[in-house]
Amino acid sequence: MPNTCVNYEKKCGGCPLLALPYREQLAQKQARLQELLGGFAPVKAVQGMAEPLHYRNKAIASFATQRGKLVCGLYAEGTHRVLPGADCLLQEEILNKTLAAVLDAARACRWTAYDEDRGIGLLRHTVLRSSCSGKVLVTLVTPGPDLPGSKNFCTALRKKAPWVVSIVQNINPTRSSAVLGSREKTLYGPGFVLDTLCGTQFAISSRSFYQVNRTQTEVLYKKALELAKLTGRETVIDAYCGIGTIGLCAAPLAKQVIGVERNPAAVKDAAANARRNKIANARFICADATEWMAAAAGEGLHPDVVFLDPPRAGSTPACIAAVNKMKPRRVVYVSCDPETLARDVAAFTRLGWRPARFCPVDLFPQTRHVETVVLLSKGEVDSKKIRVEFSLEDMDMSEFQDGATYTQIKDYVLEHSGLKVSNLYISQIKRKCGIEVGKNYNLPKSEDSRQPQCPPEKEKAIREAFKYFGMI
Ligand SMILES: C[S@@+](CC[C@H](N)C(=O)[O-])C[C@H]1O[C@@H](n2cnc3c(N)ncnc32)[C@H](O)[C@@H]1O
Repeated sequence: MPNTCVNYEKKCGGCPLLALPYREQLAQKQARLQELLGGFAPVKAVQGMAEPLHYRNKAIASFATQRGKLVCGLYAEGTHRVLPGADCLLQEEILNKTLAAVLDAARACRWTAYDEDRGIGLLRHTVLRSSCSGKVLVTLVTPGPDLPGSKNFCTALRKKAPWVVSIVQNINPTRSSAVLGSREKTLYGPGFVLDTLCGTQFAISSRSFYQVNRTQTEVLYKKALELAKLTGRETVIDAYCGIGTIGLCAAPLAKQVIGVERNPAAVKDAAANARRNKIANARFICADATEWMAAAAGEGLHPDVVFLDPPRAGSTPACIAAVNKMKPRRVVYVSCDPETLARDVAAFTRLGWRPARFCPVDLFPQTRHVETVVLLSKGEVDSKKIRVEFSLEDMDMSEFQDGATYTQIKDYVLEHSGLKVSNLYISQIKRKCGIEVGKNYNLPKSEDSRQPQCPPEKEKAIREAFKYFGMI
């Protein structure tokens, strides 16, 4: 099917690859990923979409007056010139229909477009978000709080588009190119739309980050969760968590989840989403990810898994250093920019982390963007490169079974009781509990040599750690 789009011909700039067959788009993305990331680890084939059009669940359109009439549409690339129309090939059809209905209802109210140069007029932009069940949230952006006739607008819009479940007025008086301001008034409905991802329900409000391609986001999150290998015992950090999507999908598989996000509206949504899904083991913190991670690492927090899903600019060296200090078993990095991913993976490798294969998912067909998820861990070395001679009798093989490593047990004991325990004490208590330990591991080398014995308070703390890790 040939891709035709008025906005494409008039150059809105939103779909620069539209003229290229989808197969070639994927090949182009693959080659770029290979070039940027292939030096670190293998890059899997980009997972594409079966139907790579009309996938966007978010639309942003701007208002203008052209030939004396109110119009609405996308900006021509790099300009503030509105291309009137509601037939974008990337947006879901329901959003295109809703845009046409918003324009009709606004015209019926005799509303005018805001004129940036003269600072007069009512409407700046409209932002639409759709859910998997075809419901839509409409946000009208105005320069000031006045919106005379807003009730009539809601009635007219709902009549033309009954799938609109909420209408919000966002007030943006600034002269910046940011679409949304910080103040909002709900004109109709709850002020959000409900969507479902990986079986978890999310309320999406106008200002929260939410992935624009639902189908592929599920593919991406399933991969991220698979790489995290959660067993129900882990403490998980979801850094740059948005409205908590990754963390809340992970929560049923983990002991506890801590989400960190700097957008207060998103944090509020994340907490509400946890309540909505009856998830009690997740909490969300409004903070800069780097600052919070550095402080938490300084306080001795040792999560088992860290999800990092930063914006395009990637993470920061200080955040990566904090993750390293936290010593998680796994870091699952989700990236929407291969260049900053390559930079951050290089920073991780300098600290001794190794990426497993990169798994790209095409969340943005018809554009040059691509999402990638990668697992980073320490100590998993290529077995072909090292030859080691050892006796199994001198090793504690339970390290390789389900349970926890000596380091994890030590960290747990220190965090929960403030006591420092040695490998020797841990192995002594393991033996007492009947947990298999290498036959000679940490035993005295001769019969008359004396070994210190684990004191009772340390034994108690170690036993608690065993319980926590499900070893007894
Ligand atoms: C790519 S989004 C990921 C959101 C979420 N994980 C998801 O999949 O929907 C990046 C998020 O990081 C947030 N963010 C950007 N810079 C941040 C910072 N310095 N500290 C904390 N959060 C930040 C943004 O507000 C946004 O919600």
